[in-house]
Amino acid sequence: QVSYEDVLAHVQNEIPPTVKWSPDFDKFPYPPREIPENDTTLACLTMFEDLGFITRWRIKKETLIRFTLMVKKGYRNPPYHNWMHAFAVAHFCYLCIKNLNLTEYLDDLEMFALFVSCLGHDIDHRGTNNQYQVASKSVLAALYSSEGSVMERHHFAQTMCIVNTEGCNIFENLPSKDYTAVLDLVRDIILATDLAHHLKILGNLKEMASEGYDKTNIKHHKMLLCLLMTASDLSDQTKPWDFTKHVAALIYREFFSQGDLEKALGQRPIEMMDRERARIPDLQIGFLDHIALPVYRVLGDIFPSAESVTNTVVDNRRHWEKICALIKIRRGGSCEQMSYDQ
Ligand SMILES: Cc1nc2ccc(C(=O)N[C@]34C[C@H]5C[C@H](C[C@H](C5)C3)C4)cc2n2c(-c3ccccc3Cl)nnc12
Ligand SMILES: [Mg+2]
Ligand SMILES: [Zn+2]
Repeated sequence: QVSYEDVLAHVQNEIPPTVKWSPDFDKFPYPPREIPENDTTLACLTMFEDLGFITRWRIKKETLIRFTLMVKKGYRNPPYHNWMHAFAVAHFCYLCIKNLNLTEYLDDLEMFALFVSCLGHDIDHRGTNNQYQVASKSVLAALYSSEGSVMERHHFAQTMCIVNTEGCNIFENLPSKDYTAVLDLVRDIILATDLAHHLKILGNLKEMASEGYDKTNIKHHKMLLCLLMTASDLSDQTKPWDFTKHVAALIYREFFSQGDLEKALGQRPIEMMDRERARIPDLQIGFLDHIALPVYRVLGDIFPSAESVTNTVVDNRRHWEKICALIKIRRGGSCEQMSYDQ
């Protein structure tokens, strides 16, 4: 466990420069999950510093440390939706700001809100999704199911609790109109992490990409923030195969545990969450084709320098295809066919 004193003592000297973590820390292929968990608080400070947010928004170092430690503490430890996921998501957002020249597309406040939203976007996740909250009649469903996006509303509420905690308000020195605006931005961006919402706006995102991004259009700003948030949330798919494979194992450990809980409630889980029925390579190819690849393709259409990222996702899809082929040879039936046959 890293204490506040440890981190404060460390930055009394100085916040580590990016090269302290790796010469490639600010490049797209760099895998943030290789940083030891105990160093991730400091690495967050490096990102805030390197993005110029500490000066631009007059954030006191002690406040930033307390905020970051409170956010980290706010995460539970399910297999996937834990602090390391949030850290990896924030790192991809950092990479986009550094490599996609986002100052030409978004306002300073929007980029700041996006980065902070990445850190808080899954706070207090229990390893179960929105459908499970409703099915299990959880307290969170009672609170939020009438508005939808149950978990996302909870993640936003938890983030606001931390901002409102004494000594943790990193927005305290913002002019009042920016203060209100940044909280509204964080709310919209965290709510956008509900994949059902993303699927609803995917058509509009493709339209925006084909029309061409218009920096004077506030709707384009909103849509771009949603796209960058989802691209960050799924960014494990943009890393070398070993990381993508490891992350899939974490995700399905979480999904199958939810399936077990649903069975214990006497309900039948969807195939993706049923450890007896799920065919992971098929499901991953479906997820890449219907959710992940369209995100990075639209990103590449708007930002040509993001095309390298899309290529890695396509490469990872090829790995899943190879695994499917191996299963087919061993089982004598096609991968897709097997899953329909069950
Ligand atoms: C690798 C990988 N696979 C994933 C496979 C499936 C789904 C998923 O939620 N599918 C849907 C499919 C339809 C329409 C909606 C609502 C439900 C019904 C469930 C989405 C997510 C996956 N995912 C995420 C991820 C991103 C954001 C939130 C939660 C998660 Cl888990 N991050 N990485 C991955
Ligand atoms: Mg989420
Ligand atoms: Zn997430």
